[in-house]
Amino acid sequence: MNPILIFDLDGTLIDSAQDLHAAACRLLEGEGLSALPLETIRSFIGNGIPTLVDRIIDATGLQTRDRTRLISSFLEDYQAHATDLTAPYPDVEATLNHLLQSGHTLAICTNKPQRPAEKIIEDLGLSRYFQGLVGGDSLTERKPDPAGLHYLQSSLGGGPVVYVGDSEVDAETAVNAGMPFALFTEGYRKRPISEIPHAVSFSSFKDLPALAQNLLSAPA
Ligand SMILES: O=C(O)COP(=O)(O)O
Ligand SMILES: [Mg+2]
Repeated sequence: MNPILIFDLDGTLIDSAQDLHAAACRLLEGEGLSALPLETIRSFIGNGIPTLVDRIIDATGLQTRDRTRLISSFLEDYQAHATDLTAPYPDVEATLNHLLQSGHTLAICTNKPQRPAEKIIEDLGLSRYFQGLVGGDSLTERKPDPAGLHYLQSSLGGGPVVYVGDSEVDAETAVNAGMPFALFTEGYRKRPISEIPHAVSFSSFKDLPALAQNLLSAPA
């Protein structure tokens, strides 16, 4: 059984906040409203695009507009521009390559809908590293429900798993799944590192292989 590393996407493998912000600004402009700051949109990321749009609606008084229309128009626009300003964090690709070469199976469990998530990793040249991807709309439940992590673990051979993410939602998902959590500290978390349950934390992807090795070889 190969050891498995499952990664969150936004704020973990990729810094996607600028494209989500740009799509939010275009949505607001189309509705005749002024933009929201990047930090505000960054703080709305983590529970999927429908929730991000709900948070935009709440912040701007868009409640009178059709929510379903706003979500689909956001999604259509974002899908077309998802990698205009988005890039992997430093050393992500070299680390994925190293992990793959050293016998790990790699997958993604994100709350971003599956279609834009797949397009982003394809456009950024990362899709060849991953053998599975669960998005926020792939199953009936999304994070912090542990279903995505359990699904990936069993479909990828049932080996030991470390979940790697950047947010409170990811930490909660790992707790719910009973899996060790590696916290990337440079993403979109809202609380201090000490308030987020984690087995290990790291700020540089160069440090991840050694940390994962320790977690994967520790007795369950
Ligand atoms: O789309 C989101 O809000 C969050 O996506 P993530 O789960 O990859 O961080
Ligand atoms: Mg994230």
